[in-house]
Amino acid sequence: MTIKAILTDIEGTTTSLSFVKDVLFPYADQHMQAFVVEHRQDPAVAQLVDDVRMEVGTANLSLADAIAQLRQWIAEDKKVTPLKAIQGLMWEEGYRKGDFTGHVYEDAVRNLLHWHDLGLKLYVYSSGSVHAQKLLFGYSDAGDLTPLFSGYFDTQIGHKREADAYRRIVDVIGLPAQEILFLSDIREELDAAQQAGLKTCCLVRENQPTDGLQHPWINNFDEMDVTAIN
Ligand SMILES: CSCCC(=O)C(=O)COP(=O)(O)O
Ligand SMILES: [Mg+2]
Repeated sequence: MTIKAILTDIEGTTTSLSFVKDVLFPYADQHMQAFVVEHRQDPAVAQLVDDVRMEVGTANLSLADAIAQLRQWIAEDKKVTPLKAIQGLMWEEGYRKGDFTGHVYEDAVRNLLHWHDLGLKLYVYSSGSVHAQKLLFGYSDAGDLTPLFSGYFDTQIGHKREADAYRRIVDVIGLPAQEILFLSDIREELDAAQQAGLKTCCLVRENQPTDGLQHPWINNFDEMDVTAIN
């Protein structure tokens, strides 16, 4: 078997678009104002608000304007690192209170378990923060899936549409790039991973439109035979 590790995207790959867009993002939007105001003195939150100021290039941006900017980024689905970090902190409360559980497709759960049993190393790469990734899999519909994963990557290592991000991930994983399979629903991410030398496979979930079909593609994880990839 050539493939020794699988690196997976979350939204649109292990997890439905709808869970992210209709559950997680609205939760963050509704709670943003109260959360940032309540936690503005916490060093982590204060730093993230400063990161928002840096991102927009306005050092004296008021707290109210920073909150408005964060909510605007949610509306535009911007993958901005300080937004993703704050969302992770906010979702923790939602998961802990049982307001929602992390959606993971049944075929994804089944095959992640199978691949782990085969001895493959499993990694996650999402625009959602590492904290948010661990929460989603830790509080998943199928229980705690975090023991399956050997590592997590977010935009701190680079953006998902840039080949250099995958080169850095390959260095961290410590395997040759061609022994790592990247799964995603987004063509630009697959193209970037391919440029870095990884094997790629496009997920076409629930007939969502994609232009990633120039990569090998599947509708769900049951259709993947990792032992046949060379
Ligand atoms: C990690 S849970 C929330 C997912 C998220 O915030 C997001 O932006 C999804 O991005 P992905 O890279 O997983 O498509
Ligand atoms: Mg995705």
